[in-house]
Amino acid sequence: MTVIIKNASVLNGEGVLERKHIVVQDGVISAIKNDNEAVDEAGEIIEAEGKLLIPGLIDMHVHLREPGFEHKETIETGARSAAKGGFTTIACMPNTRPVTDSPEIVQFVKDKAAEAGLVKVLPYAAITKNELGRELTDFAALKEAGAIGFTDDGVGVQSAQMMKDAMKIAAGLDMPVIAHCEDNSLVEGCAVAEGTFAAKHGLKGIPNESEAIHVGRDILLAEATGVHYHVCHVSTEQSVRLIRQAKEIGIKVTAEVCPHHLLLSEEDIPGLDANWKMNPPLRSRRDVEACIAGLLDGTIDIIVTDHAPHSEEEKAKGMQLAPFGIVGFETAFPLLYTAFVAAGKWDLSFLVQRMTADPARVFRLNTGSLKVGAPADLTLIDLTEEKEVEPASFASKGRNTPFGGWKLKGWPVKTWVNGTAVWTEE
Ligand SMILES: NC(=O)N[C@@H](CC(=O)O)C(=O)O
Ligand SMILES: [Zn+2]
Ligand SMILES: [Zn+2]
Repeated sequence: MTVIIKNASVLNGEGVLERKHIVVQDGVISAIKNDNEAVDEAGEIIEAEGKLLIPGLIDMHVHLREPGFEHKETIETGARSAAKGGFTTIACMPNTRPVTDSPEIVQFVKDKAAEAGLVKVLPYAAITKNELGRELTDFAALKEAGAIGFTDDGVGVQSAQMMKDAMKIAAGLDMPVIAHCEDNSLVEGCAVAEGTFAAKHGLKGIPNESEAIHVGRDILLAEATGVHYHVCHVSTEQSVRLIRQAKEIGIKVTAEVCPHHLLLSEEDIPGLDANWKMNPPLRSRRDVEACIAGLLDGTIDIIVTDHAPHSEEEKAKGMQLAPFGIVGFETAFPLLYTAFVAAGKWDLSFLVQRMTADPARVFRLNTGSLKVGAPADLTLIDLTEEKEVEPASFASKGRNTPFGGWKLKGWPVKTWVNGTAVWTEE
């Protein structure tokens, strides 16, 4: 099976766009030719004139909800939403029901992903049984079953001793620990961050320290244990500062940030609408600027969506009672392209790297680059047509986004995984 993608715009090593023909054979990139070179191979021709071709996007933090919460999303609907958003590899969080805390559930996730046959789905397993923070899971057995790292995402591991024990075992297995950083004692009953919105509506606010206290604690534990420690959804200036300092002295810490924490602050929340409720919450403008600076200087390594679908009924419960989380797959690239690249603030290659090569480097994946011999995980993007975000037409079951109606450019039009098209925009 041969696919030839002709006249695509491809970023070269210097971040400059060049016209290339990409030949894909048996799921692998077999040749990258200059536009004046002849393509002798026979196969399916895709005319990509004027479109950007990049390595498939990688999202290392997503919630697919299956098993247990299929009314919010299934592995199949989540994988389709990812493909539509230009993602070819996604790593799913274990806060399902049952929690992914046994080899059987890891296997279940892998089987469902294979059945869907869309994007590559990499399962994380829980640090503690049922994510209750009381008893560690069997890391060796979970690794053996195919888990790629350990995390209790959705909640913070409250006990420092438990986290240290987890890190020691993970380090011995050469596996990363991925942390949702949140001190429960500081956030009880809170739905939004401390700030002008909380004050205006008489709400108790989530303080920045609730995140940064765990970041600081865990950096010290990572130093003591030598584990690869990865910080989830960084959202505060203090967390960025702590991670920057830790990296400077050689501690093995990496970090991620979500598009909404780069684009929105608590001042932007229009009213008591739970589509603006997520964890961590939207913080101050100062925090947003610190996250952007952290991403630019490499303190924050990668961009993730934290795709967190919930049903409309659940989100209709209002700001105080609705669950935390927003969907992310189908808006991530166009949002960041429009707000940062088209606006002239970031190079296109910088955005693409933070969503492809950098996650591949941090998590040692064999994808994320456009080179001969690499798996043909590819995304074709239309950089010119402007379209509105329409939650009603998402492939995800989730419609919970604060970005509905935003006019964006940079929409993915076709996605291939191992050379097979898994999404084509009609
Ligand atoms: N981010 C969220 O607001 N929600 C996530 C949990 C999490 O990522 O902590 C979810 O599972 O819904
Ligand atoms: Zn989390
Ligand atoms: Zn999450």
